Formats: sequence, C-alpha cells, structure tokens
Amino acid sequence: MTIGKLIDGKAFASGLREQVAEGVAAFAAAQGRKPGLAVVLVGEDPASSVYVRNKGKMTLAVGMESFEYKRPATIGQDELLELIEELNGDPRVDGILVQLPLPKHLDEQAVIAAINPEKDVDGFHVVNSGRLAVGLPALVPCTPLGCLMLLKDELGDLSGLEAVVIGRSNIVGKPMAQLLLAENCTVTMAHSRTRDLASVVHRADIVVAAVGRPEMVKGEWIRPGATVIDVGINRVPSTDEEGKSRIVGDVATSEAISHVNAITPVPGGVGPMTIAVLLRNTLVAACARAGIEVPEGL
Ligand SMILES: Nc1nc2c(c(=O)[nH]1)N[C@@H](CN(C=O)c1ccc(C(=O)N[C@@H](CCC(=O)O)C(=O)O)cc1)CN2
Repeated sequence: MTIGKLIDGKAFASGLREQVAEGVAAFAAAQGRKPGLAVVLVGEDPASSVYVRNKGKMTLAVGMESFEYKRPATIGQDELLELIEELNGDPRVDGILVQLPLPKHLDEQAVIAAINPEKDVDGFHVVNSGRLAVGLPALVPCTPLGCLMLLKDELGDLSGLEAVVIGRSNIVGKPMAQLLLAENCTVTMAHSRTRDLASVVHRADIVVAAVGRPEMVKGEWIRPGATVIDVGINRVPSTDEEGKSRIVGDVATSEAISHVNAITPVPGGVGPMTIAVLLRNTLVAACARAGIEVPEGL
C-alpha cells in the first residue's frame, strides 16, 4: 500500500517568515522605519487570545513593529470604529487586523468596512475581495493564500486541474475559489446544501475542506492521487485515557492517507501558514504605502 505525503505547513511557514524577515530588514534600511502591524482583540476568547499573542510574537520576530489593542467584550460599536479610524490615520501602522469572531452585539461587516483597504492585511474588505474577483492586485485573505502556496509548492502548475472547495465562507471558501480560478483550475464550490457531496468530491484533483465539521470528509470520497488541503481546526474530546481534548481537521486523514497524493495534517498544516501570510501581507502593504516594489518571491 502506498502512503500519501503529509504536507509540512509548519516548515513551509517558517521558510516564508525567514523570507519576510529579509524583506523587512531591506524595507527598514531603505525607509528608516519598520513596517507595523496593529492587532485588535475584543473580549477574552481563549483561542483568539492565543492567536493574537502568537501574531504579536511573530511580528516582532520578523523585525516588524507590533501594536496590540485589547478591548473589553462590552465595547460599543462606535468606540471600536473610533479605534479603527485612529489606526487608519497612524503613519506607523501599515496593517490593521481585527481578530474574529467579534462578540455578537458588534457588526463584523461594518467593522471590516471601516478599515482602510490599503491597511486591510486580512484581505476581508470588499475593496480587496472585489479586486481579487476581477483579477486586480489585492491584499488576499491569509488562510486561502497560504493554502494556494502549499498547493503550488506541491503540484507546480495548477492549470486545468479539477478543484472542489467545500465551504463558502467569506474568509476561506470564496477567496480560495477565486484564487484557484485565477490559477486556471476548474472550480466547484460545495457547501451544506450540495447534493451527493461524496461524488462531487470524488471528481477533484484538489480538495480544499473548510467546513468546520470534524472529519466530515471521508477517505473513500477522495479520488486516488488527489491533493487535499484540510483547513478545519476542530477541538474534539480525546479518545485516550488522559481525557484531554485534541484537534482534528475536516477530513478523516487516517482513511484518506492511503490513497491521496498529499494531504495537510491538522495541526501543522494550513494553520501555521495563516500567521506567516499575515506577516507577508503586512510587508506587502508597507511596500505599497511606501511606493516601493515588494521583494521578489513574496
Ligand atoms: N481577523 C482574523 N481572524 C481570524 C483568522 C484570520 O485569519 N483573521 N483566522 C482564524 C484564527 N487564526 C488566526 O487568526 C489562526 C488559526 C489557527 C492557527 C494555527 O496555527 N493553528 C494550529 C493549531 C493551533 C492549536 O493548537 O489550537 C495548526 O493548525 O497547526 C493560526 C491562526 C480565526 N480568526
């Protein structure tokens, strides 16, 4: 029995961060200042707090300035919009990111819309999603861009390949489909209402699973030789005696591994790419604001 390759997103992300660090050093030497990333955290959701802490650490590690704004879960919409407005006007800040999800009383779309699109390093602003859709240069959402980087590294030219994206979120599914279309893939977007998902998935050379349901994509659905990108990060109860929870993806990897070409593991696949691409996007935004070329290869 042949075993498919596990794609090492952690190693790839580390290489990308090194490249970003070189670009940051060159930017600082030429501009006399470091690129700056501002991250806004509302509330104390434990997972979001960990992600924000890691973003701050990695921002500093590549040589950028990190600005962290922690606000209570009770913050009002107007006060949050005032903070965004302040960051839009702050010359030290090249990238602004509001950690999602936001507490329910806040209007996520209005908050994203308030970010200056040139500083929207998450690529969630409609100006950036529109630019991506029509093929103009854009700041692209970090997770799907990270998935694309892993796919191109694994497969090279994606032209003509059948790609199925499962999940239609604004953050992953939709931009992922746009990116694959721009690479000349034949793209199908599947979702919770798709009929006979198993056979839709079975025709794909590339499967991107971003549904947020533990191991929903079964191994037998995957066509032999396909490349699978698992975006899911689902915490489930442990099966061992210690009883700790563990993280699984949206794909039943232990079933799929025997016949895929390659698959991203969870953890250690797509997840680490998200923050590495965020740093890359911040450098790209800083270069655009300074009117200089983005370093080659980024
Ligand atoms: N404004 C944003 N909010 C959120 C985003 C985003 O891109 N922008 N994405 C996610 C959370 N996220 C970053 O913010 C993120 C998620 C996962 C990882 C990661 O490295 N995961 C590890 C496992 C982590 C664990 O053990 O819990 C992995 O998959 O290996 C990094 C960043 C939602 N919000």
